[in-house]
Amino acid sequence: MEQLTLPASHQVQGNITLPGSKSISNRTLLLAALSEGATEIRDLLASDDTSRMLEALQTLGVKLENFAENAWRVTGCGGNFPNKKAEIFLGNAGTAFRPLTAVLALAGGDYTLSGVPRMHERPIGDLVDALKQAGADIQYLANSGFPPLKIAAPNIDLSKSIKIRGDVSSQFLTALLMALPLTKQKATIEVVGELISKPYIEITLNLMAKFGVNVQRDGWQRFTIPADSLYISPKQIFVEGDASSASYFLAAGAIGGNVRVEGLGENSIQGDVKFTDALAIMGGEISYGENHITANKAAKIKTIDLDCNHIPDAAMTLAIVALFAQGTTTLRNIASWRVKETDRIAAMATELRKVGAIVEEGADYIKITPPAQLTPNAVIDTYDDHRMAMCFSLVSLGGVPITINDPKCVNKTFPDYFAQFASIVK
Ligand SMILES: O=C(O)C1=C[C@@H](OP(=O)(O)O)[C@@H](O)[C@H](O)C1
Ligand SMILES: C=C(OP(=O)(O)O)C(=O)O
Repeated sequence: MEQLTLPASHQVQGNITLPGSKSISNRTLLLAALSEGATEIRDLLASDDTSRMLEALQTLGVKLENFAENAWRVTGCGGNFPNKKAEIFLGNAGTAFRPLTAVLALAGGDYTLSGVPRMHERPIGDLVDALKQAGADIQYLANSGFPPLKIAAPNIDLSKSIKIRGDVSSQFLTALLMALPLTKQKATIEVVGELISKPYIEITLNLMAKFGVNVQRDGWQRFTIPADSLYISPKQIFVEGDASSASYFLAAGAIGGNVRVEGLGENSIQGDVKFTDALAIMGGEISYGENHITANKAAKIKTIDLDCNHIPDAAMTLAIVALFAQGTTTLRNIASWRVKETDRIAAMATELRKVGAIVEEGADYIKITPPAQLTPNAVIDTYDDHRMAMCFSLVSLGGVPITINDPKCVNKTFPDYFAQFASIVK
């Protein structure tokens, strides 16, 4: 297996141009494909997750042109995909798998959707249940409630509101919202119980509005898609820098110096930009511009006790910042970590213990108490989880060398992460 050893360091300094947001890139690609006319997408993320979405759209017959670096022209087909039969492989990209399930289930055609083995362990039952209420024909090809899926043409019926659970993943509601305009009928969605990761729904609604579909909403409980909704290309769209990817560099700045990330600013539509609030509570000196954020070294890193439901991805970075505080940090309301690229609560606990931390894990929380001295030369397993690899790179800033196993797992969202990280280490 490939390994990467990062040298001990204490200081960072530099500017990082962020890769495009995964969440915005994959939503924008799909919405552009569902629109009439061509859309030019600039600053698209180039990574495994977006490659899976691009391949899927190509398989469905959507015209795609990579006309400049990270710039794509998508010629939409108004939801009427030229290819009505396809086998589609979506890797481990939740932002491709969930929305494409909903879109293909309502678009009409015969499709199978599969992914890597871990994707086949990530739940999708709540989305399938909701789509079936709308008349979708979906079968589980292996285990009930999980991919792979077989989809056939639907018999659409939106006379009743569609009930959907949102306590396992917000991507199910996102998927339903993005797909329902294809029916051209009025559709009402009711969220049953708690909805997690709410800021991702804001990204979805914001981008749908940019493509001409304005969803009416009653808080987080009820969403109505008006009859005759139609996706209209905005012609050109720019993808913001990825706020979750920014978290590693901003944390590095707070721990060891001064780092500015470019491509993301105070008016970002991504919920993970609120990571900066948590970092500021932990002592980081943060300043914002329209298209950049800077983190300066904290006088002292402080512990935090935080409900992290609104920032599930960037919250992993806080678990590493906790190693630089004195005392116990508690990250709460993170049950969704258990059904992501790996069981992230278990993985984080196991690997944090390798660097000497005392860790308590519960069903939906993690408590981290750092050691007086970080253990040097730990060898970190990454569980095919890009965020495990990126998070643990920050341990090297505590003056200890660290080895990251399978560093290329960062390809999911940030292929040149380690080169960018090396560029700020002094
Ligand atoms: O909609 C999105 O773009 C995402 C939603 C979140 O998932 P959950 O809603 O499953 O928490 C997040 O973890 C994921 O990386 C991206
Ligand atoms: C949970 C993640 O990915 P996905 O979009 O596959 O859910 C993530 O990127 O942290």
